[in-house]
Amino acid sequence: MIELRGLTKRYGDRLAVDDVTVTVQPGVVTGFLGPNGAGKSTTMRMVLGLDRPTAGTALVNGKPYAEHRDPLRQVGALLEARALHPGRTARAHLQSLAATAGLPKGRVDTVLELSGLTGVAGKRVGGFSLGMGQRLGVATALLGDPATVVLDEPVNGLDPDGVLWIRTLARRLAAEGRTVFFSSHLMAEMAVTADHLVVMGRGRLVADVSTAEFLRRAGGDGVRVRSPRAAELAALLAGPDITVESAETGVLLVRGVATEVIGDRAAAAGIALHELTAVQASLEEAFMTLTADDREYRTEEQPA
Ligand SMILES: Nc1ncnc2c1ncn2[C@@H]1O[C@H](COP(=O)(O)OP(=O)(O)OP(=O)(O)O)[C@@H](O)[C@H]1O
Repeated sequence: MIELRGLTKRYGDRLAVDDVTVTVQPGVVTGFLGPNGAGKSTTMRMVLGLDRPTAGTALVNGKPYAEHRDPLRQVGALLEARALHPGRTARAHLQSLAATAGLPKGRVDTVLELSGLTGVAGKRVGGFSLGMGQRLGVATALLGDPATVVLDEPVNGLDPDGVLWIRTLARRLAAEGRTVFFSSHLMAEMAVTADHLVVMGRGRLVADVSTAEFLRRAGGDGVRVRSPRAAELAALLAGPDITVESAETGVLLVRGVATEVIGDRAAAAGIALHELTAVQASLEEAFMTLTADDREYRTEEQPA
């Protein structure tokens, strides 16, 4: 579990992280989302004890990172900038880390297998592609069999195969009861991988919700209706908490009424429907809607 309480980081007059309080739960995949400069990397660095908070605390599995005696067994991390010894093979790199941290030797083969690197374990990492480097970074993160896994932009540089691999792995780690916290700027990827989302904008917490709730709050869910008598149908459907928009003639986007209800009401009024489709906002749209408030500093509309 990761617990951030009033976490704040100031660089000069710049508030990189501004009073963030959030708990990242075990057993689910939590996506960490935010535009460039939102403060995601700074937050992750504080969680990993690489940066000192200006105020507040960041606890991992109940303690600050630095207070853990066996940090690699507690938290595995993939950060964006990694320095690897280019002349070493992937296996040698992992073996030396395992030896230094007193981890069982068998873990090396296990994590090579988990990250799909068994076939290239004997190759020097200097010749690795960005994607292979990412896989090795993930293998390194998992070496200590950690209860909490923090991955900063793990999808970067991965080919479609690699993206599918990281998605499956993240879900599997969560299903094993671990805390999985990963950042990405690829919102479509988040929509399919993350169960829960923590969203930051300009250093502040913008949302801490399930992915489904995030999409719903952004008002994206709706029903697209096409009918030769669209205007009549719009009048029929009007009511409190119901919005009907029409961007093109004969087509309505209705929010606040279920697909079935629209179909039944249209049928009862003898109005023909040529299309009745439930639509979901993309995560990208939802994200833009929610962070728009933040960009304008209209905090009163922030979701809890
Ligand atoms: N060491 C530092 N010194 C000064 N300012 C910093 C430092 N590290 C980060 N910042 C600033 O803090 C803010 C948050 O940066 P951070 O890297 O945490 O954002 P991010 O959400 O991870 O963005 P990105 O996706 O671009 O990495 C930015 O304005 C950045 O310029």
